[in-house]
Amino acid sequence: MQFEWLVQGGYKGFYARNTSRLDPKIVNDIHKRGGTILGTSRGGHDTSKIVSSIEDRSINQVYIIGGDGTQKGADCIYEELRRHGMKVAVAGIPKTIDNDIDVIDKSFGFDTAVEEAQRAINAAHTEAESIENGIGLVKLMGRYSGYIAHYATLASRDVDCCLIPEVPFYLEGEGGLYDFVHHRLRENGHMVIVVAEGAGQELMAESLDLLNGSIDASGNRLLHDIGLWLCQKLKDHFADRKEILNIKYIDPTYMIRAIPSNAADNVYCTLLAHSAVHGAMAGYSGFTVGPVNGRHAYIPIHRVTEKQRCVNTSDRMWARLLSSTNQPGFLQYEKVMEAKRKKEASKFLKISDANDKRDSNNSTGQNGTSGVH
Ligand SMILES: Nc1ncnc2c1ncn2[C@@H]1O[C@H](COP(=O)(O)OP(=O)(O)OP(=O)(O)O)[C@@H](O)[C@H]1O
Ligand SMILES: O=P(O)(O)OC[C@H]1O[C@](O)(CO)[C@@H](O)[C@@H]1O
Repeated sequence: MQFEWLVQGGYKGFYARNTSRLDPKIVNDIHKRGGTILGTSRGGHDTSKIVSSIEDRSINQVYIIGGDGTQKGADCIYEELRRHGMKVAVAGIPKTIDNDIDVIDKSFGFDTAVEEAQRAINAAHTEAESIENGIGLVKLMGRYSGYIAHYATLASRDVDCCLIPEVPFYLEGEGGLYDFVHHRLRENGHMVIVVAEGAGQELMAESLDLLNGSIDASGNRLLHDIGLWLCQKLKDHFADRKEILNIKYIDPTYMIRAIPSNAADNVYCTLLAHSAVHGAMAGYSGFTVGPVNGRHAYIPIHRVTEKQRCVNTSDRMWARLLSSTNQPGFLQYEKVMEAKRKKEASKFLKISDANDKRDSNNSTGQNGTSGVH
């Protein structure tokens, strides 16, 4: 191999002439550092400019590291190179703390994020049990998939309720979050709630009458802050009932992403790198590397990017969480809302019946006929 380039600043680094030569000294200790020496960005994927840059530099192997969006970008590059008849190996390496990349067992960075989240949850638990009616509320990353919150909850065992984007929850009424909080505080005097940043977005939008959220440069939904909103809703609810509540809110979102990868992820990263280079050297292209049922494989990128992986709330791992937290299933949301609508309708009917009766009584009195009252 002649030499390798480092393309910096994400996809636009290909054509923003933002590249540097890869020298082994530069990567010597990157496994001990957080973040990325390449630099990253959102948006900026101009396929034709990227392919022209690959051609200009006579690059014949491209290793692309990132989440599901990055892998989609890699597939666009692979397909464009094929259309140009260019023999370039394109290898995707899955990296995101969200673990939302389909087909592979898990993504690089996920284990580290779950491990780091323990520190925040432990702090929340310590704070909550140190004060009357204490709630430790922790917001974790996971814009569409709640895997970090799910596995951090299972690992911690100190979490009373885990809220993820895949399970729409509601606050009021039977089976709602308020009921559960009162029950748990009466039972234990304190509790910990873990909420993924992508949870409850519809509920918030409905309650704050927010327009549909805007998107970032890559087209990802920009989220409303569910952590602060939930804190305020709980505070208002308890204040209305003149009951004591002490919420300790912890938002470690970037902390769990910025730390150096742990030992398990370091080993995993090495396997991904070896697998990607072996695949490219063997002449494969258009593949994402990763373990499938424990065995490292080359998966066509378009298969990996067909859909984003979300928590399967009907599988055993979610059931294990529910049995560990004993939280509400929040599954009757539609039924509860239907019951609420019916209750309001019957209340309205009662009021209108009463009005009709009163009016008819009044009219009977006025016509002089007596009635038994
Ligand atoms: N469908 C697509 N086609 C081409 N490029 C894409 C596509 N989706 C995303 N990209 C590009 O891939 C890059 C990374 O995408 P994105 O910002 O969504 O992050 P990601 O790879 O999904 O990582 P994470 O989930 O960790 O944020 C961006 O430059 C974005 O423009
Ligand atoms: O750095 P940004 O653009 O705020 O990205 C935050 C998003 O990136 C992720 O951490 C995935 O890498 C998501 O969990 C989170 O919503």
